[in-house]
Amino acid sequence: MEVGFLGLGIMGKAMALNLLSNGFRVTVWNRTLSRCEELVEHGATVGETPAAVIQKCKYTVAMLSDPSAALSVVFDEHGVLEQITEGKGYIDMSTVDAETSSKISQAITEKGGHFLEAPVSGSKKPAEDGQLVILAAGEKTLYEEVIQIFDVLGKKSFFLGSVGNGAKLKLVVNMIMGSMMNGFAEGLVLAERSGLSQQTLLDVLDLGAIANPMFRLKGPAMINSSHAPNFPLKHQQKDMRLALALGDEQAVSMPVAAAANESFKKARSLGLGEEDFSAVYEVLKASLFNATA
Ligand SMILES: NC(=O)C1=CN([C@@H]2O[C@H](COP(=O)(O)OP(=O)(O)OC[C@H]3O[C@@H](n4cnc5c(N)ncnc54)[C@H](OP(=O)(O)O)[C@@H]3O)[C@@H](O)[C@H]2O)C=CC1
Ligand SMILES: O=CC(=O)O
Repeated sequence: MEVGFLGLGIMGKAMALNLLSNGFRVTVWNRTLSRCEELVEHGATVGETPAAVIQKCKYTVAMLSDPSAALSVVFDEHGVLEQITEGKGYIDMSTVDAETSSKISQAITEKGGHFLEAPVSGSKKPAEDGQLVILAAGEKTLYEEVIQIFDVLGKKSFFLGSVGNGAKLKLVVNMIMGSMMNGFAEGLVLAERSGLSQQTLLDVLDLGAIANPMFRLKGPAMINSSHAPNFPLKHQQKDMRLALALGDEQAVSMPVAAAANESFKKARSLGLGEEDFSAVYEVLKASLFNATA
């Protein structure tokens, strides 16, 4: 099967490589075109624009940073809309809000194309290992046609009904994840300031009812202040912002998420947006230090 792939950041690169190593023919495009070179070494072809990729491929996947990138790739000059036609499928796996996804869906379907949103849960390593959890919504027939793609990229796919449901579920999941990360980081700082071993805290957490893969994976690096980006903090803050907007729409009070969002915003303002989202630890560490100084 020939698949187009738009967006070769941390996630997109790993996902496109996975498709190539599983026998798919892949045509890639990235805004910074030089990022396509590594994929070409692995057998990919390059499309000069999103429109060129859509023209060549029956199915095209996108993995872009945020709503503005997702919209730009579809609606701008040489974008997806210029070449989407009857029988072609567009699958946007970026994390965006339901409104963005619906706008894209409407424009694609008006031109006779087919659309799925399919944001993913799981970070760089699950993307490399084909172990993502895929939250698809939109046209069921397209979902059934591209299930071979999802089977390579993920360990489990959910079909969630109409467009917007995948985007919303992804935001709820990441709202919980971002809130947990803040609580975890505060706990690590509090343990250190109280003269306790952070490693012992990690060991105790891992043996109890709140043990989880995120604490296990991120904890050891966090206590060494190492935040090499798997999931960039700027994207986690975007997800908190979009989840809070969903909370506004639904009149759901979310004080914990709102506080977590403030910490991520602070981290961004301190230049930590490109670091892993665990770098929120540095903000909490600094503010606790200031309070006790
Ligand atoms: N990293 C992770 O752990 C996870 C990320 N996600 C979500 O997946 C998406 C991608 O994440 P990730 O790969 O980490 O992000 P990166 O920041 O590594 O990559 C972002 C991609 O979007 C492209 N891009 C940004 N702005 C534009 C624009 N205006 N027009 C066209 N292309 C643009 C970038 O192109 P360029 O190279 O030119 O900058 C790059 O290809 C995000 O929505 C994120 O929230 C979901 C699950 C896990
Ligand atoms: O969106 C991030 C993730 O780890 O999932």
